Amino acid sequence: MAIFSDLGLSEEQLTAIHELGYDEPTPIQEQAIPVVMSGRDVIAHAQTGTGKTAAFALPIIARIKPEKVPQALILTPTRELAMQVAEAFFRYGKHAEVRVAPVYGGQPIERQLRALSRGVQIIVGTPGRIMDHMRRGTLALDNISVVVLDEADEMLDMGFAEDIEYILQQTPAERQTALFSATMPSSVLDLALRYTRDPQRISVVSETLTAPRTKQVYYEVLPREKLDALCRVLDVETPGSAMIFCRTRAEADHLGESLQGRGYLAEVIHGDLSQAMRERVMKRFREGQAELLVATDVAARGLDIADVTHVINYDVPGDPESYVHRIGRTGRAGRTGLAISLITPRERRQIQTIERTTRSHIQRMKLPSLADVAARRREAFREALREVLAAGSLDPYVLMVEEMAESHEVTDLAAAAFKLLLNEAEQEDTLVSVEGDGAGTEPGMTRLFLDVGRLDRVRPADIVGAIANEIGIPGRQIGSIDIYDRFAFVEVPSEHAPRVVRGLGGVSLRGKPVRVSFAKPRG
Ligand SMILES: Nc1ncnc2c1ncn2[C@@H]1O[C@H](COP(=O)(O)OP(=O)(O)OP(=O)(O)O)[C@@H](O)[C@H]1O
Ligand SMILES: [Mg+2]
Repeated sequence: MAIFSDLGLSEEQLTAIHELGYDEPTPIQEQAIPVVMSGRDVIAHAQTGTGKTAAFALPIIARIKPEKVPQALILTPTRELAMQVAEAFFRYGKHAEVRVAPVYGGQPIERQLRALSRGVQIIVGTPGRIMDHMRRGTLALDNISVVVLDEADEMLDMGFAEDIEYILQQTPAERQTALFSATMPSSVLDLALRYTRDPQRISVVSETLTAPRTKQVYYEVLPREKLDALCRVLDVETPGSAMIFCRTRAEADHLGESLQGRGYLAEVIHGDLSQAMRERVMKRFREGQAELLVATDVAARGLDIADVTHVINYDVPGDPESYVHRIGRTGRAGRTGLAISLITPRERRQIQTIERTTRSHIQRMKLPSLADVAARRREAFREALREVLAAGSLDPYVLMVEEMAESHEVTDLAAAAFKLLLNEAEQEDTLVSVEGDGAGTEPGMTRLFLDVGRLDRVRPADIVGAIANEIGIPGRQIGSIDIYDRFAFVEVPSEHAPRVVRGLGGVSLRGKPVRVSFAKPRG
């Protein structure tokens, strides 16, 4: 087992590490710290959440010379990550007294100018703002001895490649270059080799590209059912802190509003927001004032937020790398996590591609029914009740109970109080999810699977009636109907199946509106 004191770090640094509660170096730290310390170029690759920041920050701090000139330059793809990495340098360099300045867009340039003019040794920033300062002559890179590209594959990809090239050209040719990421697709590796000299390749090999203690699941839903499906999953999972990723800024805004409208503590972050807003949102989420962070991929890379228990892909990411980084926001530093993807039936192929590339298994799950949601709420209610009982101070209420117990049974009283508090009225509507499985059906018929929720009162005749009268499929064309508990199987002519599926959303069963949760009719 490796220990930090074997890695050539200073006493001050070992103290800082100890204070942070790090017992031993992670594998990437063990391998990369000596190499970065030696001054050799590095291309390093290790899973999300395994401490890559310290793997480059500690040896860089150890090598900083006393002169107050920029000696190390760390480039990150987003402002939030620049801030976070700058803070990490502060923490790891706490007792070494190195001077670090974050330099990123959106922040008043004057503040950064003041920081730079006071003399800094380590600059952490986004390429755009770094270039601004270079052009203004407020940031000279001629004493830079090491450049780190955090999230290197992203930085060398289309969006940033030109800027990186420009910045690197302004640094001394004999500088050290270190590239770190959890992903390094071969297309980018070629480019990486162009910017490094005889680099040491470090790859902490593991079975999967994704964090090992993050369980991965997916639900198949229709696009228009996504919001309901998401809410149902959230209600069953009750995450304390979750990140929900969307493809576009507009989608993130829209979803954020919908979730807020339904009473969730949700915040939104994406690149269209003002910098002040971005910082406020991140602060609220980091401090736990917001439970859900709805985000675009701007928040997918590098962010280290303690206790994110769930990552939800509201849209399947375009490429496997993006998936790896998104779900890497949970299950960090040895913790467990759950990654949930909502996919439409046409996106099944994308899930398979992701599974193949990341060498991990993504398990298909059945969407929780309203009954599951209700059961979860009741469980949470019981827990809360036990806490109240344990906390005591119930005297005024005991008096109330005693008074009412003169005319009612105590059990009835408690039951009535539960009913009032659980307020389950809205849970009473019927959920119908539809799935054509085709198995065991007559030729030309599609079997639909309905989850009629808690409505054990529903009879075959109700279903025939609804389909015949409200959707207009003649009753005689409807095949067999079987009801088991809260599930029903209904056979309809395949040609009408899509219409029935669509139509079920508008019908009522026993006077209760039906909500269709997902549909997959065959044929
Ligand atoms: N040796 C260590 N022991 C315990 N915890 C550590 C150690 N090194 C780092 N950590 C913690 O692990 C967490 C993840 O670290 P970091 O953000 O550097 O991961 P990363 O590998 O850069 O992940 P990503 O690929 O997502 O950017 C941080 O909260 C950090 O404080
Ligand atoms: Mg990182």
